[in-house]
Order: sequence, then C-alpha cells, then structure tokens
Amino acid sequence: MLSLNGAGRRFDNGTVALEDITMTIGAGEFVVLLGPSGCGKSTLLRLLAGLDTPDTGTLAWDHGTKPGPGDIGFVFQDATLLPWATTEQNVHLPLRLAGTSLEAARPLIRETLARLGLAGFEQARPAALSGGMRMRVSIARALVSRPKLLLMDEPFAALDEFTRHRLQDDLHALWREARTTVVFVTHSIYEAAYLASRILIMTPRPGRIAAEITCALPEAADRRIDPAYAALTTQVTETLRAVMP
Ligand SMILES: Nc1ncnc2c1ncn2[C@@H]1O[C@H](COP(=O)(O)OP(=O)(O)OP(=O)(O)O)[C@@H](O)[C@H]1O
Repeated sequence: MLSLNGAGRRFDNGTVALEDITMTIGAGEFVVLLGPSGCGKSTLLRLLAGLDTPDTGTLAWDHGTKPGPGDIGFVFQDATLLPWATTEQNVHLPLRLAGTSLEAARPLIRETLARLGLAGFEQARPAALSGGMRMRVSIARALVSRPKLLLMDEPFAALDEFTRHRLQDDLHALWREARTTVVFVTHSIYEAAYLASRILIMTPRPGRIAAEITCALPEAADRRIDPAYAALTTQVTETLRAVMP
C-alpha cells in the first residue's frame, strides 16, 4: 500500500525524531510499532497520516492507494469525543464534515455502532459512558467512513487490563472480518504480540526500526493462553533485549 524509504524527521529545535526509516505496509496488514516512550512512534504516524512530511527520504503510496478525504482513520490514546454530543453525533462527525446529513448517515452509523458493541447507546453522551465505551465510540468514529488505513496511537494505554483485553479481542475480530489496513502504536509487548500480523521494533533517539517480526499466531479459540502466544512474547522480549541501546 505504501512505503517509506530512508525517511527522517528533524524538528526545528534540533531533535532528530526519526532517522532512515525504511518500511512498507501491505494492504490488509496489522502492523504494530513497538518501542519505548520518545522513540518517534507518534511522529511516524503523523507522517503516514500526511499531517507532517519527512525532511529526508520519501513516502510513496502504491498506484491507486493514495488516500483521499475519509480514507485515513485516526484513533488517539484519549477518545477525544465532543462532550456535548451524543454517541451518534460523535460518530457522524467525519461524515458530516464530508457533507452527509445525519439522516442519510444513520444506517451506516447504526451498523458501525452495533459492530463495536454500542447498540442502544446511540443517544448517550460521553459523560454517561465508561472509558472503554468512550474508546469504542472513538474507534467507531474512525471506522464509519470505511477508511483504507486505520492509524491507532496507543488507543488502549489508559484502560484497565480487563477492558483492554476485551477491546483487543474485538479489534482483532473486526480486523479479521474487514481486513482494514492498521498501523497500531504501543509500548506493550503483550499487546503487540496479540494483535500484530507484523511487529516493527523502534529504538529511541533518533527513532529507527531496529527489528521486524512476522507473527503467525493460530486463530485458536483463546489465543491468550495458546503456547504459540507465549512463544511469540518471548521472541519479542528477546529481540527487544538484543536491539535496545
Ligand atoms: N514538534 C516537535 N518539536 C520538537 N520536538 C518534538 C516535536 N514532536 C516530538 N518531538 C520530540 O521527538 C521525539 C519523538 O517524539 P514522538 O512523540 O514521536 O515519540 P513517541 O515514541 O510517540 O513518544 P510517546 O510514546 O511518549 O508518545 C521526542 O523526543 C519528542 O520530544
């Protein structure tokens, strides 16, 4: 779908956030960027989103895949919902900005909310929802325009472990079903191993991709207790130890 070739980003204050990033993202992949705080993961997502441009190197979209408006969905660590708006109105936002009325968008909004387990909460405001449900609304808002590429910046980092597991399960199921291309940032080895089809490990200052692990976990009924999952987390841990400065 896209490739970065020798991409670097240096800020005006002299901080080199990224250096010589070469990577590809294939359509339908679930790519996880795993690395410690400050290694440039968010800066890399901003480049992919087109919110920033590399100072060196290039970012190229494969023929016919260059995103237009609505083709990229973004989910942040905070749900960033409009507090005065209902679930339905929050999810409508990207479609509203594209000129689609709530009436016209309602079937698509309802379907997306149902897929995220939010049926019945259409008229609730964010204050009436739990942290996990607010994140579900945020994911529904990112998916409602059926993006080609979904960028997720530590979306589950602020959630408790139980809620995080449920959201990981549901995100994985959604991805298996729709095969939306996902780039997901996390600090968590366990989250990376659970979700990824490929993990890119980043080292800090300047941010570089130091290792790549292709994941092929079986679709067991409960992947969390599958020995293959334990083996993968061990492999990721060992790789991290080997490449971290
Ligand atoms: N606009 C900016 N100007 C100057 N320095 C910046 C700017 N944005 C980010 N940085 C610096 O670039 C480096 C990479 O930042 P970035 O936010 O991409 O890292 P990160 O891996 O996402 O960190 P975290 O996990 O803490 O969110 C950090 O040292 C940060 O302080």
